[in-house]
Amino acid sequence: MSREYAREVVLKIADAVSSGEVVPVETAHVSGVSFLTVGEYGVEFLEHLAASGARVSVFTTSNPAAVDLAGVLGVDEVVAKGQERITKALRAMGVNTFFSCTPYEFVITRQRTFHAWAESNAITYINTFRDAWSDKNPGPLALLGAIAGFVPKTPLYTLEGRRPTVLVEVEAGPLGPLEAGAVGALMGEQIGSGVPYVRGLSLTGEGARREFAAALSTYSAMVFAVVEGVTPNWKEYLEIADFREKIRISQGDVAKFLRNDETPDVVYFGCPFADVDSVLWVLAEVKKRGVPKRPIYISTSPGVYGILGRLVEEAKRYNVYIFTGSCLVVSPHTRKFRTIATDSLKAVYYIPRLHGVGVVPCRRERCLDLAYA
Ligand SMILES: C[C@@](O)(CCOP(=O)(O)O)CC(=O)O
Repeated sequence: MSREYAREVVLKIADAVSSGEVVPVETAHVSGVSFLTVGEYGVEFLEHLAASGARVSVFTTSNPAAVDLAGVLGVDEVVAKGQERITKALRAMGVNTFFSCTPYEFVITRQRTFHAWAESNAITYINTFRDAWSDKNPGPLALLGAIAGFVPKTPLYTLEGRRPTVLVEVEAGPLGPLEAGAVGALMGEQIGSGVPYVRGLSLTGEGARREFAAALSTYSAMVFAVVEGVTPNWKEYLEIADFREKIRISQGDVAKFLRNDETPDVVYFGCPFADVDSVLWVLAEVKKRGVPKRPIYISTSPGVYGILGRLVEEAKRYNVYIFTGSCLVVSPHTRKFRTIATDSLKAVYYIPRLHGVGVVPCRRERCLDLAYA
């Protein structure tokens, strides 16, 4: 019955957006599962679906929640209760409740397989760095798609829809996480829509890859870029490219995103969730420099959190709080701060909008300095 409901809704949407065509998916990733972003009506929607017997038919993961899995972030009773109801409804439907914005860490997403994902940074990551195919499905559609087993066949599920249309030449780099985010954001702002083909993009490592993907899709509707020499099948994409526009991004443009005008009361890394290397870098620095004056918060995936083991406890002694399952974008805990220094341009975009809290975008090293300032 409820599977039928999901199928009918997805088919109706497909009538409107893809001439009725749908595509079967291997996995799904649902966003909008934090009580902060969906509120009471969102909870009721999920509970209604779960109570009607709806169950996902493909492996489905969920985005960060309002509360972290070990209680590092404090939230009030209403949020805690609301989040509990969301978790219960998701579990009843068979959704994995790891609450991670980097499901690509443990879902392999092979080249040219189809996925119904809803979190833009993760979609951009798998499209760009794996050539696995997902469009940006709104949170409820990704869930209904997970239940139905298919989603509308929108352009990014076709080779034609992935044809590069804008040539981007990057004359800056190698780019660390903040600069990689700045290039992604500038591309997003300047192009708006279309498929970029990026030449000259040199990223320093995994943290930079994550920030590039996250910023591109936060500052635009784009969730795919072909990176020359990096994206699998990039040569094929170059062959079919139809460039109608060309833009250049220089070191000077990147500097636009750097500001040092305010002293933060906290430093935040991990939007998208930090990889092991990034966490180990922070821990090595604080061990060298001693306990920072201001706390450092790091959100990471349940997988990385588990791997860190006893380091999580040790970090607390250095005023470093590592947590998982939530982040400072979707947790109301963020409102306890006045100004947050971060190397994430996605956090820089959302934190003032969702929480009215100030942000200082800084390079990773500078953010750390600010913790001691
Ligand atoms: C806060 C949130 O809406 C951030 C925006 O996500 P996205 O970059 O539009 O996928 C995510 C969520 O609610 O799960």
